[in-house]
Amino acid sequence: MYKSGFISIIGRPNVGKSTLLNHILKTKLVITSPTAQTTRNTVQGIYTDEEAQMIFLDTPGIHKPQDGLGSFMNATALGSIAGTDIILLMEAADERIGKGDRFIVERLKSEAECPVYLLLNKSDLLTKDEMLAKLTQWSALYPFKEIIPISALNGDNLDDLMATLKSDLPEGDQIYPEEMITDHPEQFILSEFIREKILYFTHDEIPHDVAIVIQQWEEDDDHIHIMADIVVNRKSQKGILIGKQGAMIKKIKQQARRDMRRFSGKNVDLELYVKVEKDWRNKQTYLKEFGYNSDDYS
Ligand SMILES: Nc1nc2c(ncn2[C@@H]2O[C@H](COP(=O)(O)OP(=O)(O)OP(=O)(O)O)[C@@H](O)[C@H]2O)c(=O)[nH]1
Repeated sequence: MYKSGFISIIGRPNVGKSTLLNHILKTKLVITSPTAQTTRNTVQGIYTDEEAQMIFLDTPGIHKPQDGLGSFMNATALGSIAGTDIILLMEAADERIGKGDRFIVERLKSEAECPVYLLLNKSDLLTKDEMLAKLTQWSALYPFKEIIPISALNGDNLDDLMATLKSDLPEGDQIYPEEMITDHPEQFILSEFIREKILYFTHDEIPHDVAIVIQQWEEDDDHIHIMADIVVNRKSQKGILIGKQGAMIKKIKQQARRDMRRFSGKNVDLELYVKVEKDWRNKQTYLKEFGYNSDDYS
């Protein structure tokens, strides 16, 4: 039976979250409908094999704090674990248990509605006895489903971790089929800036699932040239998008470019073309046709 579900990793900066994810994930990004923007923002990466799909979620506010402990204790941060199937609290085993840890544990006690695992990372820095002592300390703090010592750096025990997660995930189909996952997150994010400006400036007169298709992408150290099609259903929508004497498309382009420049740190040349394609949404193969297949990105 196939397993699938959402896994939240929480932990202070520097405990090794990115190292772990880099180890187990091929970094991929989900293409979601923009009406589900929040999903896009929180999906950190997806692991898919023939038995399971694990969707790892980012926990903003904990993951990238501005000021260490303060943000670690950010009251909103734990909100993002609601609705996940498994929580991984990640700690660096070589650090002592501090105030922030106790705080997070208290919040987990009152808020976690799913199994919580403790990953004691950096096991390579501890002797067996030191690790045992840590395990004892931590197990007194919270009824973790399991405490798993790992070394994200060396890959120690990660197979065990994956097997444990797999066994604990609910049964279910792939939540994100392969064609909804892209290997080119930067291209996707930049094209989302275009969509965002379209929705903003047209006051939602253009449907949320307007397709943005990157037709050409050339990039060097300080410059990106992007040619993209905006695909709409109806001629009238094309009219709205272009605007009086091209005023609307110009505004969309300028603002999208600005955001793209900020995001990428590069100069961006943006060419936008509006195309009308009736019923593209109903076409079975639309994902592929409109560049949503990762193979189509270059
Ligand atoms: N010795 C050792 N070092 C590790 C291990 N995992 C991560 N590190 C190191 O710890 C440091 C922080 O790792 P990151 O993966 O960047 O930590 P993070 O939790 O993603 O940090 P933020 O992005 O700030 O939230 C890096 O220097 C890693 O090389 C491990 O298992 N053993």
